[in-house]
Amino acid sequence: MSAVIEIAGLRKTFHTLRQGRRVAVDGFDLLVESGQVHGFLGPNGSGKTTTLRALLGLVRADAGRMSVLGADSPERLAEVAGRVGAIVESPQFFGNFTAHRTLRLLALAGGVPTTRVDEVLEQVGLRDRGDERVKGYSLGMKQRLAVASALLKDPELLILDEPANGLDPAGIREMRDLMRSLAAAGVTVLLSSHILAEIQLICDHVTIISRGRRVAYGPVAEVLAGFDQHQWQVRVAEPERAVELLGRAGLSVTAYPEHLVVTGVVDPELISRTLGEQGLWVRELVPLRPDLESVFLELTGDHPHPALPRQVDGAQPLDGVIDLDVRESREVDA
Ligand SMILES: Nc1ncnc2c1ncn2[C@@H]1O[C@H](COP(=O)(O)OP(=O)(O)OP(=O)(O)O)[C@@H](O)[C@H]1O
Repeated sequence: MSAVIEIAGLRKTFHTLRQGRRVAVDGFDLLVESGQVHGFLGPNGSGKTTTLRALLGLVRADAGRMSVLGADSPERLAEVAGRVGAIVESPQFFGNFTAHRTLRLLALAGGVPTTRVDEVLEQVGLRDRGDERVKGYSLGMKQRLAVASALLKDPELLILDEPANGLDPAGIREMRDLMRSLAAAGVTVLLSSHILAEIQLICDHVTIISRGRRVAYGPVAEVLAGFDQHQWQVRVAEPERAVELLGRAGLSVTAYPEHLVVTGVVDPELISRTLGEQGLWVRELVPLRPDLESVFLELTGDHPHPALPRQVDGAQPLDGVIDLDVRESREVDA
């Protein structure tokens, strides 16, 4: 596999009058290889957007080396810009234009054949709705239109900042299916998110950033396996006796009101045998696998309120579109 994005030792400090010096990215490394759907995960303010902006030449880095499709960034970014689609800030569409017209204008502005418009509408599942005005679109449809605009030039690499932000579960599923179909078509995808479940659903690889530094990376399954404590949830009729028996057998047990948790056991037979030999029959024996949320919390020290959805912190408003050669413009709802 070849490297599609390489970042080594990226640093960026902002200086503002009100807040003084703020280190946004602090020696960050990232490697995205061809064919990956790579999640870039971190809490709000951890440096994701700054990293992507630096990579795309939208903000100047203080230090570090970066390359995109083998070209040093930002110096030689222009050479590969035609092969990269990126969505980094708010989508800016004319509400009164249809999706079809919007994409046609973007295609003409970018020197892309307008025959691509129907193809990308098809790719993002908007073919049947392409003649409707954008202002009537749902958030998920607007997100997909944004992705469609980044796909116009048939990129090899797609960079998306929080593409599923604010979407409902159905919207997230649609986004996941879209990412998977893009990956199957050979597009490498880097997408940032602060929503753990989203990354776990959509991505095959992940890099976790906390306070501007990489704290974990690799295939999602491997990152999770690295945190597997081999825990088992056990239910029995006499939990107190079970705690005693398991403890006597040298196992580490924690009692909860509804169940026990045994830690550090690779083969669950040990648990059922230890209890069964003393006439205590196991009613339930379930592996407790780590999910990205627990790994993430351990690595970043962020603790969401238990009543809140499975994300690190509150969702932000919709992020939007900057294509490498689509300039920033204001949304006009004429
Ligand atoms: N233009 C700027 N001027 C001053 N500080 C900035 C600027 N851009 C980002 N920062 C600061 O840098 C840090 C990293 O911000 P960044 O937007 O990169 O984080 P993020 O991980 O993308 O967060 P989010 O998930 O909220 O988008 C934050 O403390 C932020 O306040």
